[in-house]
Formats: sequence, structure tokens, C-alpha cells
Amino acid sequence: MTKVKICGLSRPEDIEAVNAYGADYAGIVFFEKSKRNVSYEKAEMLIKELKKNPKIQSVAVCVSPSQDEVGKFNDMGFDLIQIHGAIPADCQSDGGLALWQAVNIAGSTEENADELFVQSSNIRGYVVDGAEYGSGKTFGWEAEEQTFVFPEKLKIQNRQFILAGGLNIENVQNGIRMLHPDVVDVSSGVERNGVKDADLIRKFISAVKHC
Ligand SMILES: O=C(O)c1ccccc1N[C@@H]1O[C@H](COP(=O)(O)O)[C@@H](O)[C@H]1O
Repeated sequence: MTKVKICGLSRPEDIEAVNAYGADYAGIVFFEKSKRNVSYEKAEMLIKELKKNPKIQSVAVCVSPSQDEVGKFNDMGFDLIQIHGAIPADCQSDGGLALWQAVNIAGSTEENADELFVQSSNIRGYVVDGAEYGSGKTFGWEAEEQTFVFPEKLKIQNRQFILAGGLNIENVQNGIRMLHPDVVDVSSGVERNGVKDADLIRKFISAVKHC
């Protein structure tokens, strides 16, 4: 069954919602330019709440972090670190921290698909996202003429394929049927007036579980 990541959690009530409705992964964003950015202090409080539910894996979401930052996320107790942009060389090692590499793409990039995905055994999955992080826009998978071969390639490598970018309650079932991701990842699509909306989170998770 496809798993669900709800990303960009910033308030205790967001944690309550992901607990109540059965998300598999919960993401907290560390990126100063993002409206979803949280401080380390706030994140410590949120992660404490998340840890009460062992069924949810916590994900630190960041952009081109330093090695020290990655170490800090690990010390905070995150289960996974989702890295957009550059991955520090020292973090690409066998037996290293569990990472998801996030690849931001626009339209078909099949020609250079192989170059996009970093090969290192501590990369557990690839988040294939729209061109801009957290923008609520897809990378164009829904266009009929598009065919993407990378989901199959990722599966052959035995890594998770996480579909992200512009998912919402209207399109998520279509995305699952077309691309067969292991995980679907949403942020903007479960927000109302700039904050997470518990009812949209409930509907999104229900749509995935009934697909
Ligand atoms: O949400 C952000 O602001 C953000 C900032 C920096 C890196 C990633 C960010 N979000 C990630 O974007 C995808 C999809 O988001 P959306 O559903 O299109 O809004 C998701 O992986 C978020 O973790």
C-alpha cells in the first residue's frame, strides 16, 4: 500500500492531525526562505510529540545543508533526512545516516535521469518533486503525452520512490495509478490560509488508503 508523508508541520495541532489520521512520515522544514521553516527549539518540541507515535517516521527537510547541520538533525532524533540541492560529500557513505535525496525537476528529464540520482547506499529513497520546493506545483506527470521511466529505474535499485510536488486530494489517486510511488508526499495541498488543515490531511490520507 502507498505510504503518506505530510510535510511542513509547524504546530502541535499538525502533529495531532498526522497522528489521528495515520500518516506514515511527518516532515519538518529547515529552510530559512520557507514560510514553513521552524527553529531548532520548536522542532525539538514537535519531534518529542512525534516520537510518542512509533508508527510515524520523522523527516528533517533541508536544502544543501552543511555536514554539521545534517549531524544536528541526526542528534535531534530524526529518522530520515530529506536533502534538496547538494548532499555533503561526507554524508554519502555506506552505513551513513539514512537519507532521502530530493530531486526537483520540471517536465521530462529522462535523458539525464541517471545523473540526477546520487548513488550511495545510505540513500534510502528519492523524492521526485516539482521544479520549486514546496510550491504546490507538479513536475508535469499528469500530462498525457508524458511518460516517465525513472520510477522503474528507482525500483530496480531497491530504493523508495517518493512522489512529491503539487499533490492534493483531487490528483493523488491519479498519481498513484500512473506512477506507482512507494510514498506520496504533500505540503501545500493540505493547507488552507497558509497553515495545515486537519480535514484536508484526513481526506488526503483517506484518498491514498482507498486507492
Ligand atoms: O515546503 C517547503 O517550503 C520546502 C522548503 C524547502 C525544501 C522543501 C520544501 N518542501 C517540500 O516540497 C515537496 C512538495 O511540496 P508541495 O506539496 O508541492 O507543497 C515536499 O517534499 C516538501 O517536503
